Amino acid sequence: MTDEFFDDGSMLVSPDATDADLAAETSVRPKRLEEFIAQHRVREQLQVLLQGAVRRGSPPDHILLSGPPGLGKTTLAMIVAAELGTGLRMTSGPAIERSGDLAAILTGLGPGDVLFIDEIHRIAKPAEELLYSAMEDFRVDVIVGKGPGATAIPLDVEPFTLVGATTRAGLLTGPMRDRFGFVAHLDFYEPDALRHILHRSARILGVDVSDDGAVEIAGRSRGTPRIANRLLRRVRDYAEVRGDGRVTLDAAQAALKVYDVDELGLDRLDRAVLRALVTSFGGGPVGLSTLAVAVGEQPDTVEEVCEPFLVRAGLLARTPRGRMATPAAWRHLGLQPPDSAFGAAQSRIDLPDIFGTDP
Ligand SMILES: Nc1ncnc2c1ncn2[C@@H]1O[C@H](COP(=O)(O)OP(=O)(O)OP(=O)(O)O)[C@@H](O)[C@H]1O
Repeated sequence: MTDEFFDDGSMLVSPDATDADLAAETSVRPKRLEEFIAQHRVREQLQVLLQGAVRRGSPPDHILLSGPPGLGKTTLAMIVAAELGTGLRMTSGPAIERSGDLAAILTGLGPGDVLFIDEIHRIAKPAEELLYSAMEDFRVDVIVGKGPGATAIPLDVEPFTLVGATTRAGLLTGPMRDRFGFVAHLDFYEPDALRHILHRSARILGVDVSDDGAVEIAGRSRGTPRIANRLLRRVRDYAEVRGDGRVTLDAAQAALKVYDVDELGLDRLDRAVLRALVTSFGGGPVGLSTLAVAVGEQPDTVEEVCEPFLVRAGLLARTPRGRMATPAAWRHLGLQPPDSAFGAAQSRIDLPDIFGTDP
């Protein structure tokens, strides 16, 4: 691993939560719907759903939240329980290995409780089937014994609301998806929404942040609140050690230079991938494993850590013939894209498959 990785293997601009994030996020996590910034459509729909349920005095439909990591799915699950005034039980798909694990959780729920299952697409098949009857009929059949002597003991479950979160909605089975009455997708945040989130977090953390400082950090946060809050903590450290403690434009720029996060939010590995594509392979197309060798990384790291953002930022294209740098990538590295590079290669490929194939 290259040195932009921290000790725990995470990266400064990775959307995945580190232990440090989880500890720091507790204080800045919005507690109620009105504190949840942006995502207006989802917020309004949830408000109607939850107010209707409170008025009727019965749990709302089950809720599925999809979207990339760090955009607020866990936060929204906590908010749902807070708005309903109910208990919250949290678990995750990979933690539920046997259906018995899930049966124990379900039968332990209080009336109206919210059960949050993160990464619900990773739940084991037998547990998933148990979940169907719990979601639909508030009942589970627990199998006791093995073989011909096995018997199913039906157990009642208190009416509850399942909030499922997934980063891969496409991996959910049809029967599972159909059992959610409310499905919402969280989108990446605009820089201005991140600016608001940064001001709010700074207020809670007691950090003095100027508006241009917040704008600068927001622009480098890859549309992700978790990254914005993490960069704020790093810039605050820098400002306290090297400056007067204020998070200003200058402090943000100087700190993020030290941490190697550029104006678009790319870190050193992202730029290494683009530079290898452009300088060693003339802009591509080049296969993933060749590209990974060129930057001294594992193909998985390049594919899962760097590429999602590079593709979204319009800097890299995944084509059936390999990875390609877009003209914007050349320009981001301060280079002039050759006239023919991207257009010519693109005209030779099947455009509808451009993001779908992984040669
Ligand atoms: N709309 C928002 N307004 C304010 N802060 C937000 C918002 N969305 C997310 N955050 C902040 O970002 C952090 C990360 O959000 P959260 O843990 O809910 O993401 P997630 O989508 O559940 O991620 P993962 O999929 O990795 O579990 C939260 O602690 C919270 O402080």
